[in-house]
Amino acid sequence: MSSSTKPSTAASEITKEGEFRRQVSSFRSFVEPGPNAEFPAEAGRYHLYVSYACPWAHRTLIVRKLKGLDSLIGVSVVNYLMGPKGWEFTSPDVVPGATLDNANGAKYIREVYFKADPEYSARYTVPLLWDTKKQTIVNNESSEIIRMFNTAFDELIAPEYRGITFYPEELRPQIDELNEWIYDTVNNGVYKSGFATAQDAYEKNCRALFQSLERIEEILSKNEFLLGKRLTEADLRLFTTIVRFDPVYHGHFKCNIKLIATGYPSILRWTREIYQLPGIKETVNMDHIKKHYYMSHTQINPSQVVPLSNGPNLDAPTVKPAARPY
Ligand SMILES: N[C@@H](CCC(=O)N[C@@H](CS)C(=O)NCC(=O)O)C(=O)O
Repeated sequence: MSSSTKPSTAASEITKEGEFRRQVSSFRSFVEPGPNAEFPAEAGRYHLYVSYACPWAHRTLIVRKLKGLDSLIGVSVVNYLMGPKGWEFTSPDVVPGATLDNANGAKYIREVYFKADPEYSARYTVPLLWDTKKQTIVNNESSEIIRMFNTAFDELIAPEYRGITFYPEELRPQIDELNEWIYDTVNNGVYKSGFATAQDAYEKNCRALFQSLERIEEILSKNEFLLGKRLTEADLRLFTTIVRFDPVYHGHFKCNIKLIATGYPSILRWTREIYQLPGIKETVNMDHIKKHYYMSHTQINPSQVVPLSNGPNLDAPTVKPAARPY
């Protein structure tokens, strides 16, 4: 398919049963420590492309922040509105929070994909990790980008961030297990509910989503974080979906069996705890989040009217976690 005719939005990945299927990411290399790596960790070499609206990109922004990588890895932020040509760069004077493309000077993210691979024919997604030296894409899969940020740059970061890990050896089996069902039924579950074009597909995925939320509520009613006192990758991956839940997924994606604010007190307490950790709330841009979903998916919301509520007040007092629960 040529680049002009290929579908550019996730909503176009619908099976004949009306079910949304997420495509597999294409660039899967890793930044590693040491000069002999294919993509060696170096300060200032790699550039991260994100959207504040996107829950997958949001994960990478959070780990970049919590690992003290701000000064080592630059960021460009796309406009919240995803039009027919996909994600676009816009000056912050026009859209506060957005940036121009600070690494490649592109107008659209698709140009960055074509620079790395002129034959590229899949979706033009964020997040995207760009190598400014090799002039190519390292990786466009958020779950892998956060693993790299977790360890690959440790020799280069300030001492207080070294050794911090959100994927500790002893908890890996439990983290992997949580990630698996939470990805399928919650992170991706909201999309499978919202993009369904058949009643059965919607109901099946929406029910599975709420079954998982009940299971998560049960876990968090006994534990501070998903795996106890320690904040892990599993929490961070879930947080970016939950923070969007009441203001966006409940209405826009029809995930409306319950609200987090009134239906899940432990999930709400946990969301506030994470939101109030140093550096996190700066990564949550509710203006971009709401405008993106309600204005970009015109097949779901043709009027592009954006609802008023931002969801529960996440600054409200909550349990104070240990200074650094990770
Ligand atoms: N598997 C990818 C998914 C990323 C993804 O789907 N990003 C969406 C935004 S939330 C996107 O960029 N979509 C562009 C499009 O659909 O054309 C990851 O986790 O990194």
